[in-house]
Amino acid sequence: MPSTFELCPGRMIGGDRPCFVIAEIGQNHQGDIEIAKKMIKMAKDCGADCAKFQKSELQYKFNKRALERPYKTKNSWGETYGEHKRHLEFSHEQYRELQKYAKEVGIFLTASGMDEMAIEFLHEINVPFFKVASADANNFPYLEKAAKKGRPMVISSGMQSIETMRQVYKTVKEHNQNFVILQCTSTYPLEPQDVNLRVITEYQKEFPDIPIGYSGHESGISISVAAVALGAKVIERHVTLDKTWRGSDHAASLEPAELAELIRSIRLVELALGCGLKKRLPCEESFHRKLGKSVVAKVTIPKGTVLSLDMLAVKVAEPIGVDAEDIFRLVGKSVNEDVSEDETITQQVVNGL
Ligand SMILES: CC(=O)N[C@H](C=O)[C@@H](O)[C@H](O)[C@H](O)COP(=O)(O)O
Ligand SMILES: C=C(OP(=O)(O)O)C(=O)O
Repeated sequence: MPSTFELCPGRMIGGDRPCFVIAEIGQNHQGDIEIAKKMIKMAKDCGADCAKFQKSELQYKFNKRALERPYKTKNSWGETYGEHKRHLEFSHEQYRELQKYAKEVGIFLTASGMDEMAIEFLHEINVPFFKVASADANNFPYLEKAAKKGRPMVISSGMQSIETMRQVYKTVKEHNQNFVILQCTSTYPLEPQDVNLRVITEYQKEFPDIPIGYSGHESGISISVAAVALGAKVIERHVTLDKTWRGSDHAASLEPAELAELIRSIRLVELALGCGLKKRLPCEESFHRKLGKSVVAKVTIPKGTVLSLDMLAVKVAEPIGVDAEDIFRLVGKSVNEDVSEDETITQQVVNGL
């Protein structure tokens, strides 16, 4: 049985609990803490469960040459990748401020620890759970270290193979029972043919005792809603205040109206998924009375006749009589009064029904 567990204080996930929606602010705050706060508030107003950032300790995430790499693109905030990333990185103090703000607003806040030192910091500030970005899913020393901290984990799986993900499951499970694996394809924007939602079903079979989710980088909301229909218990989507802003992730992010619509749609689909037990529901009764079919006499049937199938027809009838599905049970039974052609066969006129 897939487990349910408390991902954030008071918020269970998995099983039939509502899908947990992570609004991934990432680095779409442009390096500006006031924009970051607006985005936290926006995530809350749209109904998201959690606002998420990306925390790096840059000298631990990148080697020197990666930081010195020239980064001259339309999305760049500096001459080198290091300058660009430094512009987008909030300090420890700023994280504490954002955390305080999220608490005031009433939304959970966490971040992906993009390296082992970032995990240390996030642990120190007591985030509710660790998000593991796809790029760290195959970083086993990191995974072990994070898993041993004892916080729930949400682990993304972009760029990885099923063999790697089996190893991820084994490694984390050894130290930590409370984790989720997300199907993810790491490209921006993600084209539908590369989404591979069926991996969700594969993960459910491979890892039946943990909740499975989806981290999407596609445009629009339909695919993420479909992921929920397939059983995703956590959905993560990038969010932005403006898709046209400078930055690699804005174009594939959801603006506020889309995020709100995504969450509305998820809640609708969850309601519509129901419990799977097939039976006639109270809401169908009046339609069944109007449109449901009964058994009627195909010919005039005199009292005492033993019924055979060729005497019977199925119609929408007034009054309602024997249910269409019971027609075969009538065969071989006799009627205790005359029934005219086209009249309903009611239970009362059939002996021994
Ligand atoms: C794989 C991964 O980490 N992806 C992240 C999460 O989805 C992204 O937000 C990247 O941080 C972002 O696209 C990087 O953009 P740039 O390189 O312009 O800073
Ligand atoms: C890159 C991240 O996530 P994902 O791999 O799910 O896109 C992240 O959480 O920072």
